[in-house]
Amino acid sequence: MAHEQGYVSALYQRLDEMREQAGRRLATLLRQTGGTPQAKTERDSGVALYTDQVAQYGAVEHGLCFGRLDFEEGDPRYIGRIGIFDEGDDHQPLLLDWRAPASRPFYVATAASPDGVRRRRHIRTRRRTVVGLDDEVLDLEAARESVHEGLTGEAALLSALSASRTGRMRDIVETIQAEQDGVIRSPMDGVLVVQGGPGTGKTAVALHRAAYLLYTHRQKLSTRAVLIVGPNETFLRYISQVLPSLAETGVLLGTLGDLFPGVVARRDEAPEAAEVKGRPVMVEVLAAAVGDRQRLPDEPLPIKLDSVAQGETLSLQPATIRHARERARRSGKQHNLARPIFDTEIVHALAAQLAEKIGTDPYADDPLGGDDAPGEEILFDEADLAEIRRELRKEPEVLGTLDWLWPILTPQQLVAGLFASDTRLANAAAVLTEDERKLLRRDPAGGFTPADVPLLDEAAELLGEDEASKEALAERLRRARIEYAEGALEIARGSISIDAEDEVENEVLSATDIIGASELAERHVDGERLTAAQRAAADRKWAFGHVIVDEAQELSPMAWRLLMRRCPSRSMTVVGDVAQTGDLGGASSWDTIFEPYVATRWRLSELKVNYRTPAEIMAVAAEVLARIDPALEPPRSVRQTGEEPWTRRLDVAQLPKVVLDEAVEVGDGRLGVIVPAGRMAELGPAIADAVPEVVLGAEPDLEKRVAVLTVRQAKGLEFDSVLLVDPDAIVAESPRGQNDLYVALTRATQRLGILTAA
Ligand SMILES: Nc1ncnc2c1ncn2[C@@H]1O[C@H](COP(=O)(O)OP(=O)(O)OP(=O)(O)O)[C@@H](O)[C@H]1O
Repeated sequence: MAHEQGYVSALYQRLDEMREQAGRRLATLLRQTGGTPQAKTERDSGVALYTDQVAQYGAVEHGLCFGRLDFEEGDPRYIGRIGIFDEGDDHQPLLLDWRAPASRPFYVATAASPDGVRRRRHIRTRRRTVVGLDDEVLDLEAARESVHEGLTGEAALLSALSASRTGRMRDIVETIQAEQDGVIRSPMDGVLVVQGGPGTGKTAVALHRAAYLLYTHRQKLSTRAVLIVGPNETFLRYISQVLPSLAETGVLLGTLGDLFPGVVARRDEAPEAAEVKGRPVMVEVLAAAVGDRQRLPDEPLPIKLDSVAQGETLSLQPATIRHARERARRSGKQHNLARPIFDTEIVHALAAQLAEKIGTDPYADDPLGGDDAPGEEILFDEADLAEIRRELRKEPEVLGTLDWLWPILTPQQLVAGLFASDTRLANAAAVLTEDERKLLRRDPAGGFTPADVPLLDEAAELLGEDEASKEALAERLRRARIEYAEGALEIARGSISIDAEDEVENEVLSATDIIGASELAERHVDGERLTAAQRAAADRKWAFGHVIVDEAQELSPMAWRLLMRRCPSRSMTVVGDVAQTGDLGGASSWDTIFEPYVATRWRLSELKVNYRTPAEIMAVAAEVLARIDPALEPPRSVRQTGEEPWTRRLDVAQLPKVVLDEAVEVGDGRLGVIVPAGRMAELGPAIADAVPEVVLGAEPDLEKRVAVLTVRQAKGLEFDSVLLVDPDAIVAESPRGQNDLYVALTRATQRLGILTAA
């Protein structure tokens, strides 16, 4: 222990030096102003680099070094969260990044295949102090004695799994298991599907894979960024600490509802409506909705002129409009981009009509016509006609008519406008039944739902970008630059360590005193210095370098279309469990999802060990799984707790007391109370009134001790103890009720109590 403490302390000392050096350089750059454009660009890159470094060195403070490998021959290797090199000794590695190929034996070496490893040591630290060591000697003799054959670092793993939960997911970098390591380090190209039952570490693996890919393909991914899609805000907050603790910040985390920049999709809707919106047929519906906005009146439209040939009225014939519409449609351009073609056709026709009108002398044949009756016909040449067309394009009535016939539309206008009108729905969605159309009908005020987002994206593809959306992008980038600048200044301030020398402190303080965030943002006018993830967040058309989808079974076909557009390279990691699908539009097989995009060219990895749920609880969940599909196999639990799940009759009056008792039982840990969605309004407040530190609502703070949730909210989460209320109602609430029950039963890491309706 003393030896390892010496080594670990030296590593922390080196980390401090690195952090101080980066902080000092950042401060110096922040203070500089002016200079040539090249000097400015270099300065901007420097600010970005040192900002990242200071943040990264701060993030790896906890558990910097956690492992050591001793080989049959050669020096030992220390494994940690980042790589640290000895500047004095020819850059010899002092600490290996866990993602480096040389670290791999730490996760995969076994007694049967030791790969030259003699001993694997887990080093446990609290703050900067070494508090324990777990050694595994990789010889076959030792392997035979192991209780759980096949586990890597068994003692460290079991202690991590039994620890109380905090409401935030932790990284598993110290105890990644061999089957998980295989997924994490799988090549980046193509679609990798990771299917695994509850608690098999799919989410953990997906996040560590993101960190691994960013490390291994740093150059490509730092320009194209990685997108991680999760099911809801609560879940994203639950996992939000994992990547920063692995010193990776270049990732965009979002829900599907976040993927249309400029729209915050938080409106609620019935699951049945979301299901209809997720169907592939919506592509047709939207295309028809666009066509429906390209109007064709039955009667001629009178157009009263105001400046050119004042008082004259032209008549726009349906046949002319039909012809213009055909020309514009046949151009193959998107709706907004085809509008100039439509305009040109109409204006040409109107100009010809006007020329004819003013060119012909109305009194030419008038026998009574005296001197005032001009006899000659006026002839217009091409230049005159062009002038007339220019003038017509300024006429308010002409413009108004064009806007009415072929309106420039934003995706928001198209989608909200469609759902706001029975007539438009009837015109565009004839492929849906009347009941289905009724589900879509709604008031335009109130914003968008997550299921609208793929429709907005589809609409944007059909409509094409107009000037307004370009301006909106510029504005979003400007805001991102200010946020970035605030972050850089915040980090510069944060780099002042408590025992830093005065000199550093003064430099940093003076830098943050003299420059404000918007001023710093102005320096980055080109937006180039924003990280790829920041630029991607503002840009609907961003093509990500890699996309990771968690709880992927819940996504609808329309959602997949959106994601595939964001990932033209089809470099994707998709994790999920088709037995846990709760959304009506979700998937029950992976083939059907990928067939349209990559046919059969996707690879499947399966995770089969459950690290979350103890065997006693899994036995109950397995019965439900057999009801969903007898062919499905539950994952094998890695541990037993000796504590059987209990069942009791639900007495609503007693429920708060039961929750209170269970909260006391879990002590420092977390308790999740899962209730049927239909009974939330009745049970939630009753529990909240009686039990302290309870959270409920749309986005509960999971760091609080007790959370009351629906199954949908609990998906992907875990608690030390779970109380499951009225399981029959959960099953009855949805056509996928058994799947929901399976999810609810597999959220506990220690204890499960079931309260059945009386
Ligand atoms: N190798 C590991 N070392 C330590 N903890 C692990 C390991 N693998 C998984 N875990 C833990 O097991 C729990 C379940 O992991 P995770 O949430 O990633 O599973 P999941 O497969 O996504 O589950 P679900 O499908 O139910 O959402 C987490 O607490 C995770 O930290």
